[in-house]
Amino acid sequence: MLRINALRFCLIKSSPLLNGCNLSPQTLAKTPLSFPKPGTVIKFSAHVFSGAPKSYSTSTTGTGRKLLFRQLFEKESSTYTYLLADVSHSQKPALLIDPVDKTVDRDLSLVKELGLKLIYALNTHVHADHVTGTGLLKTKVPGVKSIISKASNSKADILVEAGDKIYFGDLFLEVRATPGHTFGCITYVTGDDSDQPQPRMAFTGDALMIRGCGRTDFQGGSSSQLYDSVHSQIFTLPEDTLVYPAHDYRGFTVSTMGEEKLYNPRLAKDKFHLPTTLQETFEKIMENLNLPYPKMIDVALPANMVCGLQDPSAKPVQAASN
Ligand SMILES: N[C@@H](CCC(=O)N[C@@H](CSS)C(=O)NCC(=O)O)C(=O)O
Repeated sequence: MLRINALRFCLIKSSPLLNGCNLSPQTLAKTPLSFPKPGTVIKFSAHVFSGAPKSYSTSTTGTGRKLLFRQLFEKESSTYTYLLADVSHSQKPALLIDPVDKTVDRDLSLVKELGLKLIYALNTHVHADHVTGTGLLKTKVPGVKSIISKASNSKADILVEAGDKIYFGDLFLEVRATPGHTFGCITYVTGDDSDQPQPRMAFTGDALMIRGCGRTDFQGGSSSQLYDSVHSQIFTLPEDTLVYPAHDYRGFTVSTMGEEKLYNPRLAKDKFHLPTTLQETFEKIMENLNLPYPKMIDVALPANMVCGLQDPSAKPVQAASN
């Protein structure tokens, strides 16, 4: 099993902590304490959340390490890109999860403005609806390494498998295999060690969406496999784990594991006591979604097999229906 620990960024202890996010007691009093939305600063020890601009967030670990977190949106494909950085580390090493080619320049401006050093560009899977920005990022930022799952059969600098850890500074993401939407889907989860940010964050790609899940009708999709992936690899995370999907089509930004286990209409507990098992019900739902194929599928699939940079010699991949 590939150990990304080997690529671990050199650890130089320093403490350039983020500041400037303090709000008045009045604003704090109006801020709900129950749910850390994007746009909150999580002060680990005191459990106080303060309202910074939307999609801005840092999370402090028990040892004072700080995760900078941003949720970014690409509106044509309704895709979320996530920027994470260890801002307690002197070099502020950063990574982007599921960047989109069209918004690479926006993402890079942000990285630059925040003084971060982009080291990884990750995909949760081979996307069918948009072209990944990972290849483009590599051409614009020398040294950036692209990452995708080995199971995706795609090209990237680093091919990861379940159990691998991706370090950026002193923080890391753990890789979980969550096939079903595609055979190579993975979920990245922030570390479970006591020195990692709490609550944990799960970047579920298209395996688990907010009150939904990825379709299973092409790219090696399988509803029984997706059911198993979600229940064994995602729903087993702590209830307060924040769920960050690759897409949302209704304006949701974040959920929690506890919430999805209760209210996800496709995957949640059977509140209606149907005569079929939960898995059978799920499979029926998925069989009957009848969604049109993504508009960009014929362009996106072959491009995304090679980090979004279309190899001129590559043959077009047909979107095989299951
Ligand atoms: N209309 C969009 C594609 C919408 C779509 O099929 N989304 C996928 C994820 S991207 S392959 C999906 O799994 N949706 C699940 C759902 O329940 O909507 C386009 O043409 O690009």
